[in-house]
Amino acid sequence: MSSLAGETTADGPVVARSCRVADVSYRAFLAARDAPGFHWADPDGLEVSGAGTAAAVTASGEDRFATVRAWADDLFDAVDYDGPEAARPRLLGGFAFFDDHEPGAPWTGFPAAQFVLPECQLASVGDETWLTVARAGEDATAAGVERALADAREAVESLPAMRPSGPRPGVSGTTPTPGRDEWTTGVRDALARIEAGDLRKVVLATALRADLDAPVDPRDLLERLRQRYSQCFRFLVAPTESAAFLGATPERLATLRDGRVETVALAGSVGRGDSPAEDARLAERLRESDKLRHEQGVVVDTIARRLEELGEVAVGDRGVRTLSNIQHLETPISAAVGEETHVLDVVATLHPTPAVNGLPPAAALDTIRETEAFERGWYAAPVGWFDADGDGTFGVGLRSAVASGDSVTLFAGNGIVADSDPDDEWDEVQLKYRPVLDELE
Ligand SMILES: C=C(O[C@H]1C=CC=C(C(=O)O)[C@@H]1O)C(=O)O
Repeated sequence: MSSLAGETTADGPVVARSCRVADVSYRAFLAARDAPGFHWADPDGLEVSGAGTAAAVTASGEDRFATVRAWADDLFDAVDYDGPEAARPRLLGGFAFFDDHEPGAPWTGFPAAQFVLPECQLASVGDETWLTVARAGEDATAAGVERALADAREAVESLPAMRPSGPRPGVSGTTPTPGRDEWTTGVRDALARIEAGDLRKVVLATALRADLDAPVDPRDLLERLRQRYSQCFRFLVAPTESAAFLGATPERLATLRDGRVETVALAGSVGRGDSPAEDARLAERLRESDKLRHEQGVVVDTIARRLEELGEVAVGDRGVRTLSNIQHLETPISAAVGEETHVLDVVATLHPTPAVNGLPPAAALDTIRETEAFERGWYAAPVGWFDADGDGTFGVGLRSAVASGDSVTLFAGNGIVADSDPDDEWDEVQLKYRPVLDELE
């Protein structure tokens, strides 16, 4: 597949200035500014919002990770910024699951890759909040950026520290794609491919369109997700005023910081019980099930093998990750990598992991394309941020949805291996809709 040179706005140099501001509602910040808008919050305590475009890139094709990296390296080749680390300029964005993604509804406005250096960034770490204004290109001057920062600061300081999220919009109806019969046929076909030896695992996904009683503000939806899923990575990408991709994913795809990569192999699911004893019983079932251990084990092996291309790998102990409504098997994996490694190199090496694709990768991708009758878009794909040093964090865009006015399309999938039962898999997929659906109903 050919690689398209990305469409870009301004190249470097980047001029950025920052100042500390009082804590302010990121929803009020984003609501007061035009698209594009971004938000990223991780369980480690970093929250970043970005609005407006100082510079941007889009890319598609097999080389899209490299295209974005090459553009970012040029952009950040000359950076005039010496403020605190928390407030440093970041590129925010993500990728579609497939490299040849063509944005059609509900993904209008979401290219196969898009990153933006926001004109205005609000970043909180611990109890400090920083405002950063960035400009890029030959017309970017320190004096101009300092004036813009003073204006932005005045605007931000008039915003409230809290903004109530308002009532849930209510759901008038839902439409699944595929329906249950078609799902059963798809899973049986996948099982036949596994039986024939063409496939070991495939993650089949589903989409659920929820029609709402009232339009939803995606920023409010994200805020409600924060309350129940603070231990997940919460993200919002709104390339235009009319659509936003958002979610609360438990899955870190990669963090690169100071030459160290952190990731996880997360797969295999059971529900939560009604009591601590029931929870523990279900967690035990997760730990003891050969089928689920195999489903997650292939993810561990694949991630570890792929990371060995980049450096020395350490695989931690397998544990159970307990979320509000579901539990998964999880193994932490880390790697010591060379100084020249960029987080996008790690993302390109890992995506898609068998937690969202399968094995062998090409056969799993073919099965997904032939089975799923909807567009994955940015679902199950890398979403996050990186900085001028190539450090950053990406999550896998799970437990996610595209919100557009009074309709929201949710996505969820499940790993199919030998012994999978189409009915059990259907029930597990429904659990994965709950994070977003609960906050709409
Ligand atoms: C594909 C999804 O979950 C992945 C991550 C954890 C558990 C999974 C599973 O049980 O199959 C999936 O691999 C999803 O949430 O849509």
